[in-house]
Amino acid sequence: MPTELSVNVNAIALLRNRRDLPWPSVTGLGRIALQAGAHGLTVHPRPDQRHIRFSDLPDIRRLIDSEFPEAEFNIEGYPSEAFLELVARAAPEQVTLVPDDPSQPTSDHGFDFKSEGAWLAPIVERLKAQGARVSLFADGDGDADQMKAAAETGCDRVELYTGPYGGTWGDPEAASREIDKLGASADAAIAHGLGVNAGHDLTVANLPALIARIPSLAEVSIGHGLTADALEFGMAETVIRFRRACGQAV
Ligand SMILES: CC(=O)[C@@H](O)[C@H](O)COP(=O)(O)O
Ligand SMILES: NCC(=O)COP(=O)(O)O
Repeated sequence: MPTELSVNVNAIALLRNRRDLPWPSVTGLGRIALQAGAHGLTVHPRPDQRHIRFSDLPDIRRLIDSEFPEAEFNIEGYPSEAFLELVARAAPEQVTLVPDDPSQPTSDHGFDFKSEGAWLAPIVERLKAQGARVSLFADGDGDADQMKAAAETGCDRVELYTGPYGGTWGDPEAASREIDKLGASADAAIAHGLGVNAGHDLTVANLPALIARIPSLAEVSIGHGLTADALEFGMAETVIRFRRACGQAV
């Protein structure tokens, strides 16, 4: 199975939020992304709603249910009680838990499963009981013990944090070192029965080498680089370019 693409619409919401106006439209561009063959849409609501607003979630749910019933809604975020209630209302196909502090500008690390696994396990169970696939944000630092501890939470997948890899652009040797670590983490996750997703600062340029090292990579969620390309090439053409970079026959 080729790697699936979930389009993160946070950056579109960020542009919209510059004005008290409804454009660019999160659901409008989400529709174009899904029409161009994206597998799903991702949002990462933060407590201050500076990107995605809580009111966007029912709109995206409705878009998928009414026009793209095969598509998946992936909601990412820190598992506060408020977040978990938001998720219960939006009924996403996948929930990705991320250890973000509200003051963080963006996500910059995965969970420490060895110390946090015990409190994550009942949350994973609660989300799975609602019918969601559960993925946990994880450092791709090659630490196999972390992947064992992640599997012990009962989650279905881990999402490897690819920010350090994305940050190596223009430095192929550094990129290759990051790929080695991400690959070792993915191998360990798979050995413990987990599916593997990846995300953060992925681009058309850096996806192919990642997927060559992790051919069973299930899904990538991409927002920042994809939105930058959409400004240049348009959303439909950009999704096609990213799908090709994922190894999909387009
Ligand atoms: C978990 C992850 O890497 C993404 O969800 C990223 O945090 C996007 O969120 P922002 O667009 O708010 O930076
Ligand atoms: N889970 C990662 C994500 O959704 C998008 O991250 P980015 O491409 O905006 O860095």
